Amino acid sequence: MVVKKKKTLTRLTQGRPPLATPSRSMTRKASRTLINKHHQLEKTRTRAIRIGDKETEAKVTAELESLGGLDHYQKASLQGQSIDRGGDTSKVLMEWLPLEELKKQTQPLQMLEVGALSTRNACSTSKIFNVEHIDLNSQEPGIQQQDFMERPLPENGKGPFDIISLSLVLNFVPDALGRGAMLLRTLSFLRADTDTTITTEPLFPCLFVVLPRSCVDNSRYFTDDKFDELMAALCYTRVRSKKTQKLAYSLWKRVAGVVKEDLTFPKQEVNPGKTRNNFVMTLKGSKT
Ligand SMILES: C[S@@+](CC[C@H](N)C(=O)[O-])C[C@H]1O[C@@H](n2cnc3c(N)ncnc32)[C@H](O)[C@@H]1O
Repeated sequence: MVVKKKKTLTRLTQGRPPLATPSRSMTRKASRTLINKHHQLEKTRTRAIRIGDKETEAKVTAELESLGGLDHYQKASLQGQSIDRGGDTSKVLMEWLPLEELKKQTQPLQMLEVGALSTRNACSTSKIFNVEHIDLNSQEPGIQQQDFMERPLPENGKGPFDIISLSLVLNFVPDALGRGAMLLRTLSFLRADTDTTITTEPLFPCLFVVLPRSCVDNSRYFTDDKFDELMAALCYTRVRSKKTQKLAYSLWKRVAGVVKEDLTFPKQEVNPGKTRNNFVMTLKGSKT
């Protein structure tokens, strides 16, 4: 019998068990392609459901499943968020807030993060906020699996939150009315007192929104002005804004006022052009 000579290990990593080897992450291009494909299929499925086209609905549902469903989509989104790709959008919110003032608060501010993929982003680890994380499909024990649109409304109409985060969530919602309804629904969960003196500059209660920049800069139906108009109708005013190459960040303070019951915000072409997209958010009545 030939006895094999034992190889001398020259590097520390050679002696580590297989689990210590980092798994290859999805490339930037692969994760972007998967995210775009997922959005496109969700839109087709929503349209099929609306018109009662069962055949297309079943076909698209099967295709979404073959892509790995929501879970795989979230893993691709997490790749985009990873620190080495500079993707934690909550860092921008932290830059905007008067942190020194907020640190002096005796109680942490209450935050609801809708569409949370991780409990370790900049806001969650800042100790300034007490964050409740929710998502349609929880990726961690600290994230409650919940559809924001089904979340029970607070009793006596008083929301507990100082701030709600909708980072890259509205563009995930496949139809325009659904996006508008989501924005409208945030009002029910924010604190109703609009004149809080938490910070010298009144910022709370507020809503943090992140959208792909193309939603406001390259849509036939939606622009920053349209966004301001829609939010004003919902008693929100823009207090911060920032754009990067890919993303549009905004912070909206809830202001005093009553949202009209018959409020509508229709789809209107404002930027015709063949190369533009169809992103829009609309409203039809103000019942949540
Ligand atoms: C593109 S990921 C964004 C994740 C993260 N917020 C970020 O900024 O990278 C969108 C997430 O929103 C979640 N989502 C969409 N609609 C939702 C709803 N109605 N309720 C809760 N989560 C929702 C999806 O499940 C998905 O995980």
